[in-house]
Amino acid sequence: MSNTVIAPSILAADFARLAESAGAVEGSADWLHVDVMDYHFVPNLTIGLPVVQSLRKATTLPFDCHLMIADPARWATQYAEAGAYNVTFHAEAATDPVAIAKDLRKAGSRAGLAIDRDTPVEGYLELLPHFDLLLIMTIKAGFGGQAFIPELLDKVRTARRHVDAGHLELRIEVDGGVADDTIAACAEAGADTFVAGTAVFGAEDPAAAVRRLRALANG
Ligand SMILES: O=C(CO)[C@@H](O)[C@H](O)COP(=O)(O)O
Ligand SMILES: [Fe+2]
Repeated sequence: MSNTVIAPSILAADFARLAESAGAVEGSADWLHVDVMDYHFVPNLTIGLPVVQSLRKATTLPFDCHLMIADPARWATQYAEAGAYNVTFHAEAATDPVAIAKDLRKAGSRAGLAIDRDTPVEGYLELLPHFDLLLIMTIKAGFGGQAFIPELLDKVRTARRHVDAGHLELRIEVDGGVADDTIAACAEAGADTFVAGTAVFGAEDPAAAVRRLRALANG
């Protein structure tokens, strides 16, 4: 059975119809990726805890919450308590990432560490045993619809080598510009988890787009 996870990002959905958009990919997607932005860590504002709490009641899809917020130590566990399956926060915003990971697991979610475009992965490899997921941005965090940056796949290759050598149980997720023409390269580099916003919710048939992405990732 394939290990591939496809996580459509509702950042590219119609914010007045979030429940409908989630429903459109139930049955085809594995997780729903929820981008939380706070106008501080990134120059954009999206959705926060109340929307996550309401949406949690509207879909059966597990939530993959990607916190692009300045103070994850303060807020991250609340997303776990709201029922998120994964809560991923940015390494650049955390003074003690391992402490936050422990709090998240205690609060009932899985813990994810994200690294933005300009952050090298090497400094975080030793922390990975404390995490369930490593999110490697393939754009600069902040906005959907940006062009994929292929050079960033070197970080995926480095992380994959480390994870395999250490037999770590960790998903490697790519986020940003993942689409029909880029997903195979992400999979070849070693990603097993794929966020796609525009490629799914910008498509006429989001469920078909998810199925196509999965087939391309699986080669
Ligand atoms: O975290 C982010 C943006 O910062 C992403 O999750 C975007 O939502 C990806 O959108 P596309 O690049 O797939 O349109
Ligand atoms: Fe994201």
